Amino acid sequence: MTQTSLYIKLSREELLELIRENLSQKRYDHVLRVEKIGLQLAEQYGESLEKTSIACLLHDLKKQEDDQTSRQTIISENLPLNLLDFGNSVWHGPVAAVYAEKQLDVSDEDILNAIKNHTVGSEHMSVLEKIVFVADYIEPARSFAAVEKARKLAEESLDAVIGYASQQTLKNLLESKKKIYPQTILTYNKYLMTESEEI
Ligand SMILES: Nc1ncnc2c1ncn2[C@@H]1O[C@H](COP(=O)(O)OP(=O)(O)O)[C@@H](O)[C@H]1O
Repeated sequence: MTQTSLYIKLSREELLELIRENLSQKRYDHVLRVEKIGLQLAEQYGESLEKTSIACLLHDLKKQEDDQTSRQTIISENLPLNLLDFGNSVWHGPVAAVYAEKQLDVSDEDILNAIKNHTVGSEHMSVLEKIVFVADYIEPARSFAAVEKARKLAEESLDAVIGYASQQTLKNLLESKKKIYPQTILTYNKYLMTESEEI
């Protein structure tokens, strides 16, 4: 990414500085790993490297914002009010997308949707949205039980990873008796594949 980017006015250094100011070192390192895997997926699946880089770098920008500030954004920007029934893990994507659009003048809808939907997916995901979702799920420091299968699936099909990841997320939320933000169910219904379809 250069200073003449079509998609964002910040140079890469300025963007990294912004992320560093907003996130802990641990979360910052996660973001860089997501970008690295995202770029590999973009090569593999024919997506713009520049758009992938920007979306991956911004995806978690609001992950450590205080809840009150995020709540105010949800209300003032007319985001779906059912987000308020959940917490930062569900709303940090939509809140970061608003920030990217309003404060960083990112106008590319694909980049904004990839940031917005990276946790819960959606029924109609673009290749870029799929890449950010999958890169976040399989980045190398992830160590949960399902990640190996997800990495294997990513070699063949982003859709298969999204179906599988949504299934795992729903299973985990049910088992831990947590509320489910309904968009994950829509994503699951859309991208669910049988075992034989997966590979
Ligand atoms: N539909 C949902 N409803 C409620 N919580 C969800 C939903 N989807 C994901 N989560 C929660 O969000 C978290 C994962 O969000 P993610 O953006 O991947 O964060 P991280 O990068 O920190 O893992 C998990 O704690 C998961 O349980």
